[in-house]
Amino acid sequence: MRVLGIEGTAWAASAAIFEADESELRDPSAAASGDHVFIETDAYQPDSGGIHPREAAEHMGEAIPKVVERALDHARERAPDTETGPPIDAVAFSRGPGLGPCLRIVGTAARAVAQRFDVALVGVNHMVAHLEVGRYFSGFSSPICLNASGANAHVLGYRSGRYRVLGETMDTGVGNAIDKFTRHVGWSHPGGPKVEDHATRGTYVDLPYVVKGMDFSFSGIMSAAKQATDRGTPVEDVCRGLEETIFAMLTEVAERALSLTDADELVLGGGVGQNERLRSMLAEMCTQRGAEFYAPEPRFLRDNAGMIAILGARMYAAGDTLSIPDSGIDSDFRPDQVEVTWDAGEPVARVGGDADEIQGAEALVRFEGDRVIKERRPRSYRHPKLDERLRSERTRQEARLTSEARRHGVPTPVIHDVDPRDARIVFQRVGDRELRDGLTEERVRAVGRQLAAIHDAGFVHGDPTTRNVRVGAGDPGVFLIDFGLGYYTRDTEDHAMDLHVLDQSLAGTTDDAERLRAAVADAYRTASERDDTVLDRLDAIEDRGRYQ
Ligand SMILES: C[C@@H](O)[C@H](NC(=O)OP(=O)(O)OC[C@H]1O[C@@H](n2cnc3c(N)ncnc32)[C@H](O)[C@@H]1O)C(=O)O
Ligand SMILES: Nc1ncnc2c1ncn2[C@@H]1O[C@H](COP(=O)(O)OP(=O)(O)OP(=O)(O)O)[C@@H](O)[C@H]1O
Ligand SMILES: [Fe+2]
Repeated sequence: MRVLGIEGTAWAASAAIFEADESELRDPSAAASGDHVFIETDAYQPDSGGIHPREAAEHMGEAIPKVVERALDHARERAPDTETGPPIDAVAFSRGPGLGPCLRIVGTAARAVAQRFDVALVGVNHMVAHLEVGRYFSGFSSPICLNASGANAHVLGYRSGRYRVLGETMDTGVGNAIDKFTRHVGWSHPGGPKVEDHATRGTYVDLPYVVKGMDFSFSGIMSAAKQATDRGTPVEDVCRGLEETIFAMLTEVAERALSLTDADELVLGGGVGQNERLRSMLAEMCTQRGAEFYAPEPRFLRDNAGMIAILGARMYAAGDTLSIPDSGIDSDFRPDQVEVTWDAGEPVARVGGDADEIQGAEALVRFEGDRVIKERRPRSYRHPKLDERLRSERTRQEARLTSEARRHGVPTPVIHDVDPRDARIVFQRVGDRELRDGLTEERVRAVGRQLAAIHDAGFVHGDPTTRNVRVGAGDPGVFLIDFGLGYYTRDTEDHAMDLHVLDQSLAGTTDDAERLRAAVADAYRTASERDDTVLDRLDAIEDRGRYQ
């Protein structure tokens, strides 16, 4: 089978030919290597500033027909002499997300080629293509996927028919954040490679580090970076601080997602994935926790039609094609809207119950009778200064808020001893399993009430996932643990984010998420002193299309 892929969501006017037989489609090791994917790309380079949608669309209009013809020439060369039919079996195109004017040109081109050869048309989600290309070449069965691209940043995991968003940026994509900073210092687009180059000569400087559960945001760190250069901090040092901070955040959320889902495979996708420092941090984190890591070669990381052709071929083989009237583009196409029709592996099966020792997202937890010793071990992927700061701050905060929550009637472990320097807490053992291994409606209702109680008391948990709730016998036998990411706030957005983190973790750990999410909201509404403002904000957060 030979499939033409067309990509053109923003800057890359790209066409590719992917050729594979049935066995190679399922098992890339049967294929020689990525060498058999032919990719032809014509990049749009803005004269000044960032990507202008109109200019980018003009570029697509000129470049797409040319790259498509070159790819078709390649397909004709590959066709055996005996072949008389069309040189391709299907046309796959990037349907979204991306810039509307660019996507429309890609869609029109794809429809025209499909009609010209009378072959099938396949609409591919660009973000899913970014992660599936890594999954394809790695041969991993159930990986966690980190997408680090220009307009996006998110961590995904597959569960019952869809990729679930376990965490994502609350403001801009990671590459766009970097590019905004480089525009501020007067560098041409794209800024990512320039930051990478300057960072190698810089000394680390501290910048704000923002992780909420598995979500994160870049706006604070970007303003701080701009201010630092305005004040005269050498730009090399700011670049180094930026890389160390932003990539540590992405690595941390990837590790949290591995921990929550018990997965032991990670794949990387997206243009920012070309950064060596990011790749080395992810590789080191995976080695440290005994997981496997795979990053595709750079030509499959940045926007390219190869990834569209590869996923398009697998969708085509599964019969997942579009009729021309149904083939409209979708500039806000989210990865969790895609119904996965091709083989996307199975979630990891878990055996519940406690072992003597548990490796959490970042701490090692040991049980000694009715006591628990929790140690935040150093993370060698992080810059030592950042590592020390995070471990001691979080240990202090965890001890403080765990006790404060108890004072407000929320069951939490009694603290016996705290040592922020060694990042160690000794506290009471509570429950006999994690909520993810004992999910019931009654228990998630209790969590909804407990979150309402701490919010009314003026703070958030910061990471209320199904791992950070312990359950056991008794009434209601539900305990909140792990307040390390908590902080004092009465801001509606912060309170709603707590509920959003819980929602995302339910979607990532159970097939019954919808019913349980409704139960949380209902219990929260009844218990909260506030009216519906927090729940309204939660709806707004979950509706936000974060493609800027
Ligand atoms: C929707 C689609 O159009 C968009 N595509 C996109 O953003 O292009 P992509 O090729 O995945 O990523 C480009 C980004 O990747 C950054 N980048 C490239 N090389 C880099 C490097 N060495 N270090 C850091 N960032 C890098 C660039 O600065 C730019 O922001 C997306 O996937 O979000
Ligand atoms: N007090 C406790 N009683 C019983 N089990 C606990 C207790 N504290 C932790 N655990 C168990 O250990 C697991 C990991 O602990 P925890 O979530 O605190 O670590 P972590 O995720 O690495 O934390 P952080 O990301 O804040 O460093 C929990 O999911 C829970 O099952
Ligand atoms: Fe992309």
